[in-house]
Order: sequence, then C-alpha cells, then structure tokens
Amino acid sequence: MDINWTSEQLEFLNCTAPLIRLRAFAGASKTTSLEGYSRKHNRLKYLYLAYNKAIRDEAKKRFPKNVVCATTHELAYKGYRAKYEHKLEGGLRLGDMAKVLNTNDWTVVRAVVDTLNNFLCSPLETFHESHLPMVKRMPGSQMPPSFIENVFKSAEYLWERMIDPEDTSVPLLHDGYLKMYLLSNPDLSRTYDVILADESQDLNGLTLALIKKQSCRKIFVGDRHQELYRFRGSDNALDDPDLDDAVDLRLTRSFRFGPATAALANIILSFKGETVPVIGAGARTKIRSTLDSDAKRPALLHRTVMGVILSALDYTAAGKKVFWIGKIDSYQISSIEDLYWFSEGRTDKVKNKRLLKEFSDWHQYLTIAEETKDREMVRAIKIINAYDDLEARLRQMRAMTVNEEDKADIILATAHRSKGLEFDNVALMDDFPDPLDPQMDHGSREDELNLLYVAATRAKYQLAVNQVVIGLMREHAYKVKMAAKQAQGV
Ligand SMILES: Nc1ncnc2c1ncn2[C@@H]1O[C@H](COP(=O)(O)OP(=O)(O)OP(=O)(O)O)[C@@H](O)[C@H]1O
Repeated sequence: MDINWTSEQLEFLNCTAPLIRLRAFAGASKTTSLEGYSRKHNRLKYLYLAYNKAIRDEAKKRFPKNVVCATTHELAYKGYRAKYEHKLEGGLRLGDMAKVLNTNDWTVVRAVVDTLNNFLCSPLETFHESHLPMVKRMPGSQMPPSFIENVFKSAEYLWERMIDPEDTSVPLLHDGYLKMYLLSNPDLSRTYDVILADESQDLNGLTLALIKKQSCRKIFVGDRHQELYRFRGSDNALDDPDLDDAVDLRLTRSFRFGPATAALANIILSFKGETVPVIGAGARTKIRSTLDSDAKRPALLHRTVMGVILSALDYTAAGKKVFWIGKIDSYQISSIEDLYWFSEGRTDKVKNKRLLKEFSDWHQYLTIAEETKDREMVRAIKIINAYDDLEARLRQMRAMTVNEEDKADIILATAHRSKGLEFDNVALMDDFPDPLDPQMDHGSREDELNLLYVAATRAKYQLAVNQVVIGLMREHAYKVKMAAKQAQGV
C-alpha cells in the first residue's frame, strides 16, 4: 500500500496489544487502516466481522488473503443451515404468532414477540426483565406480575418452537441461530489470531459476548456517534466496561470531506458532549441550504422509509429516474402494492397470499395497526391514504427505477442505509425530527443526533442541510456567543 500514513494511523499499525479499541470518525480511514494492519502483520490469520453483507463484500475486495471476511450471522449459519433452511424467516408476524398463542389480545402478542426478539439479541441464557419492551408507554417491568409471567411463559414457548426443526408454525429468525451458536460456546481462537470487529458501536449484546469470549487478539473498531441500531438490541458496545482494559486509539482525520463539513459535524456532536474534534482533511465541501442546480445526481437522505417512498412517488411522477440504495424492494413497495389492492377489496390482485390469511379484511388491518402501533402497518396506511391515484403512481415509480446508480437522476436512501457510503452531492430531507425538541427523551435525542451526523458526513463536494440542522447551527452559535459574554463577565 502506497500511503503516507498519519501519526494516528502509525500508532495503530504498530500496536500489538491483545485488546485494542480504535475509535474512528466518519470517513477517517478505518478500512484503509485495518487493511494496512493486516498487511503489516501478514503472518497472522484474521477474522474480519462485518455488520452486514454489503460491508463484507467491500471488505473482501480490499483485504489480503490472510483475512477471512464474514458477517456474524454467516459464521453462525454454517452449522444450522441443513437443519433449519426450510423454516428460516426475517421476522415473526403478529397475526401468525397470535394464532400459535391462541389469543387475540394484541397487546400481549406484541409484548411477547418484542420480548422474544430482545432475548435473541441479548447474551443472557434465560428470559429476563431487561427483555421486556415498553407496553402502552410503560416499562414492561412495571406491568402487573401476572402479565409479565404470561409474557415470559409465552415467549419461552415460542422460542422452544422456533428451535424445533420439525415445527414450521414458528419460523427460525436470523438472530435465533446466532443465539444458538453463542450458546454452543464456539472457540474462534483455534482458527484465528486476530478478530477485527468493525462497526463495533452497533454490535448487539449477543455478538459482543461472542467476541469477548475469544482468547485471541481482538480489535474493536467503530465510532460511537454512528450507533444507529440501538433499537435492535445494541447499546454502544464500544463503551462496554470490559473494553476499559483495551489500548485506546483514535482516527480523527477524515479524508472524505473538508473543513466546513468537519465544523458542521463538530457542531452536531457538541450536542452529545463530544470534545474531540473531527478534522476535515479531504476536498473542500460546500455547505448550502439547497443544492446548486447543476449538482449532479444528488443523494436525497431521509429519516424515514415513508419519506423515501413519498419522494420516489413525487420525483418519478415528475419524470426523474431514481436509484434506490439497497434496492427498491427492500423499501417494502410490494407490500404497499398488495395492501393498496387489499384496501380496495381486490384480493385477486394481492400477490402475497399470506396477507389474506393473516387479516380478514382492511377494517381488521386498520384496527390491529391502531392497537399495536406497528410501525410498518402505520406507515403503509399513511401512504395508501396520501394519494387518490396511488396505483398509477406506483406503476410509474417502478418504471422510472433504474438499477445502476450512474443512470439515475436522483439517488434515494434513508440515513440508516447511507451509513458507510459516500456521494458527491447530498441533500438532507425535511423528515428528520428536531433533537432540540424538549419533549424528546435523552436516548432518542442521541439517536437523532447520530443519524444527522452520519447523513451530514456522506457528501464529498456539496451538502444541502435541512431546517433541523440549520436550527442546531443557530443554537450552537447562540451558545458560543453566550459563553463568550459570560467569559467577559458581561
Ligand atoms: N494517510 C492517508 N492519506 C491520504 N488519504 C488517505 C490516508 N488514509 C486513507 N486515505 C483515504 O481516505 C479515504 C477513506 O478511507 P476509508 O475508506 O478507509 O474510510 P473509512 O473510515 O473506512 O470510511 P467509512 O467508515 O465512512 O466507510 C480513502 O480514499 C483512502 O484512500
């Protein structure tokens, strides 16, 4: 590698401690540095654990042969594939689980499914109070003991059926075989000398426990400000007390963007109490309230899937070709098409027949959405209610979707999906909530600031900020002014 390494990078490359924590800001050469490390210490065998398949595939292209790149799920799945392939699914459907549990109390069903999902992501071997979700805006642990007992019993019942290969009524989830893998105490140190845990801030308790158990060298890499999946059971593994013994190193120079974006990132992070500054060592990024009209192929980053779909419907209706980060179908468009026909009573047009088995009619769908506040269901209802000509718009949207980024007029993504990517020109859309809202709880505020930081650090040349970011800039300027006045004793 022909790189003029910075002093921060060199410190990492020369570190051979058994436990290393490398904190790297957005675009601060994390992957380049890991690659440099595995080339420098090239007699060692490495396992690079990627957060998702896209990151794994990128890593496979970059890392040398002494590095095996895998997702944790992939690592675990090998041992369970033959036994469970036929009953593997992405999630538990509330309607199906209600049938298995023989109840139509949707509050209970929701609580049981959430408890089971939380159990799957946690390192604990048995169900515990910490797995209970919020129930009717109240911590589950404050619900009556009989309710809690019932939820635990039912969640345990579903778990037993989930791991029974013969039982196809309760599917095995991806986190289910990962849980079984961890409970089997695998020894990765027999095969690898070093584990590189990328995006460590997003590791859930289960994966963190798996890595911590290994006796080989462990390098945890990440950025606590890019933690985006707290809701999936992760809680900033980089700050785990067991990592207090690690050698702490940093990468603060971002080569993606220039000083203006770095200054903006520092403003956003100041609201989280960060005091170490990001340094913008890349090309000069221009910051605007709207993108210049000649800004080519802008990436429009949204807070919500609903925002992405609404933009897609509007832009394609105006004749623009769109490219979806993560492919169109991962935005649940086909379920919206199905639900549209379902809401019209045209069950013959519904492609996924499960929908017809799960709900007797549209009215029942609306009732269950109202009772469970299920995000997917609520989102679908909003979109269906938003347009009179939805069918024609959905058709146009599919027709104007392109599969290659360079054929598009516009790139669409959520901020979540933009993580790890970079674009020449980026616009932050107006569906982000305001982290200055006093009604927002602390955890949500941190999540929203993280998302804004991730989204704002994707642009190389031009970034259009939204009203929420402008609000943060104003508030920051005001705070700086007040602090200066105070210092002068005014
Ligand atoms: N010492 C250096 N001098 C100049 N450029 C560098 C140096 N180190 C890395 N870079 C460049 O910085 C860019 C970003 O590096 P890299 O892809 O490793 O970032 P990253 O931290 O993995 O990004 P992200 O985490 O946001 O995906 C690359 O183009 C890389 O070649």
